[in-house]
Amino acid sequence: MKKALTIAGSDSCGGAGIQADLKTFSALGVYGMSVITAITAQNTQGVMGVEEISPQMVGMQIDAVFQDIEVDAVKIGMVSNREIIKIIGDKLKAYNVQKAVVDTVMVSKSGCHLLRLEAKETLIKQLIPRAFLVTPNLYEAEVLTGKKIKTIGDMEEAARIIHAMGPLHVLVKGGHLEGKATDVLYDGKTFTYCEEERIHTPNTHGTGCTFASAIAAHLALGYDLREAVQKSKTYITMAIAHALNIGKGVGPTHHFYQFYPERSI
Ligand SMILES: Nc1ncnc2c1ncn2[C@@H]1O[C@H](COP(=O)(O)OP(=O)(O)OP(=O)(O)O)[C@@H](O)[C@H]1O
Ligand SMILES: Cc1ncc(CO)c(N)n1
Repeated sequence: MKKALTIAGSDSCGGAGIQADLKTFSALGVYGMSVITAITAQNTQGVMGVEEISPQMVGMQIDAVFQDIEVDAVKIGMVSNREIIKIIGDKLKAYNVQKAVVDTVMVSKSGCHLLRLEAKETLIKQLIPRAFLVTPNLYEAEVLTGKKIKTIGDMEEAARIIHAMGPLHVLVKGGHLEGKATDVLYDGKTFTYCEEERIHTPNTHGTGCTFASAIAAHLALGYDLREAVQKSKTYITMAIAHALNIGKGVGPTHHFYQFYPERSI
């Protein structure tokens, strides 16, 4: 069985973070492992508290996994602060991780900062250059590039600037743009566009985490990046279409593995 590791924050309501990642891995038939960077007290209405794990403990969790088990792909989500980013960057190098999907989580849908403001530069210098793929949403791409994004052309420009920071590939997600849900993938030469109809639902908690971990799962299964992104786009679109009306706020994506045709057991 293929094995994927998520390095991310815990979401107590189960819609985003570590919990969304592990559900996605399972739904796609990949064995999931986790390194927790921070614990959030969170529900569909907001984030009530954040407690960061010490960088030493983050490093120990990563060592515990890599020194025992082969890891086919890694997904990185909430990284919270400079010291945690630094240790993750060092470990990716030490274990020569080739397939790392870095989701540049910054702010929750409810507006809570999941990355300290002063950590942006460390993210750019220590983590983004080690990524196989970086998956910023529109807001994150704006913060990383310092440019406003309003059109597909702006997304392409942002992808170029982020690619120059050193990752192998960049996927700028258009979930927050008007019209169709179009994401722009860039490999340094060519742009590929992933487009699906926008689903009109208030329940989009965990969309970014679900998408990035689906890509990591497909990479673990051996798909090349373009196939992994296309298949994950189908997965996230169905997960949003079937999103659950749970809680009083923004409900979570649904991991409907029973409908996924290629699930390997
Ligand atoms: N309403 C929607 N209908 C269809 N697809 C959507 C919708 N919202 C987001 N997507 C798609 O979901 C994927 C995740 O993108 P999104 O921009 O929502 O990530 P995100 O903002 O990082 O999520 P999060 O807030 O969980 O961090 C992308 O492929 C995007 O195009
Ligand atoms: C722990 C966690 N990671 C990522 C997100 C996505 O915004 C969230 N809401 N919570």
